[in-house]
This record gives sequence, structure tokens and C-alpha cells, in this order.
Amino acid sequence: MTRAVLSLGGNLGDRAGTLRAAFRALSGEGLVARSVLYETPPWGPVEQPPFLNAVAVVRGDRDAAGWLALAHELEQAAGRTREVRWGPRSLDVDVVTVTADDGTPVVSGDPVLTLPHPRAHERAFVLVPWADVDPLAQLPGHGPVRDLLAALPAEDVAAVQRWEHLA
Ligand SMILES: Nc1ncnc2c1ncn2[C@@H]1O[C@H](COP(=O)(O)OP(=O)(O)OP(=O)(O)O)[C@@H](O)[C@H]1O
Ligand SMILES: Nc1nc2c(c(=O)[nH]1)N=C(CO)CN2
Repeated sequence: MTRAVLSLGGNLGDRAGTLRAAFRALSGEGLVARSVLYETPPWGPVEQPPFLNAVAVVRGDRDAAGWLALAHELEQAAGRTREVRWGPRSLDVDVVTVTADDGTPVVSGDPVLTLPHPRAHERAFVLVPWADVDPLAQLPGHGPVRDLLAALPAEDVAAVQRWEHLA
């Protein structure tokens, strides 16, 4: 069994409907925890509309490649096609970390699946929802998520706005 942290985001179409459909699909795939949805300014060089982002923690029988395959299945179910790098999309699912049950993180430099995700530590849209579901989370190789958030510009963190309230 492994545990994976997935980052979900989208900025085209019915953003909330797409993310909620992905969470429904994940509930049959070992969903352990999910964050609320956050509205976040676009990260990166492409000018585009704001995203909704969230984080899911899943645990199951899959290995790292299996979690990436699931991420791609969710993207396809949302009608995602491959477009501009860092550009707009209906759904993007990134594998942030994969950890074995004994706590050992999967570390990989393979461009097909780099783990931990090489840009997670600098993305408030990943770290804020992750700290919401797991305040003591650690990003392997980088340290506590709370410390990474403290190291980001305060305005980047403040710009990640809670968008929904779960009952
Ligand atoms: N940890 C990872 N999670 C998801 N995809 C990854 C990961 N590491 C490598 N990849 C590869 O990256 C490829 C491109 O992914 P994608 O189109 O989602 O990139 P992007 O969302 O534009 O950029 P970013 O990876 O910075 O979020 C995928 O086909 C996948 O094989
Ligand atoms: N706020 C935010 N910005 C992004 C996101 C995302 O999910 N959220 N995904 C991207 C695709 O790589 C590029 N920029």
C-alpha cells in the first residue's frame, strides 16, 4: 500500500463541478482526505483566468506509476486535451508525493514521473490546501509544508482564497 498526495486544479468550464466529480471518482480509489476548494491566481508565465485548486490524499494498492495513471484518467474524464505548458485546462492532476506505509518517500528524477513533484515547494496553490488537510505534512527533500509556506511571499499565500466551505 502507498499513500499519495494529489494536487487538482482547473480554470476552464465548470471548475467546481469538475473538481467535485474528480473527488467523487477518488472516493472509489482510497480517498483519505480532501481539502476545500481554493480560488488561486494563475501561477507561471501564461496569462489566464483564475484556477480552483484542491488537494486529495489517497491510499491504496497502487504504486507511483499507478497514481500517475489514475491522475491521467481523471484528466481524461474531465475532457482534458494536451495544450500549452502551464496554460489553461479543465483539469490538471499532479502527483505531489508518494509514500510507502513505512514512511519511505518515493524519489524519482524520471521526467515521466518526477517525485516529489519538482515545483510543489514553490506553489502556494499546492501548499495551502495541503496544509489544510494535513497541517504536519512534510515535502520530502524540502521539509515541513508549514515552513515552505512561511518562506513564500506573504501576498502569494494570501492570494489563495478559500472558495467553498464543506459542511
Ligand atoms: N509528479 C508528477 N505529476 C504529474 N505529472 C508528472 C509528474 N512528474 C512528471 N510528470 C509528467 O509531466 C507531464 C506533463 O504534465 P502536465 O501537462 O500536467 O504539466 P503541467 O501541469 O503543464 O506542468 P506542471 O508539471 O508544472 O504542473 C505528464 O505527462 C507527466 O508524465
Ligand atoms: N493557480 C494555479 N496556477 C496554475 C495551475 C494551477 O493548478 N493553479 N496549473 C498550471 C498548470 O501547470 C499552471 N498554473
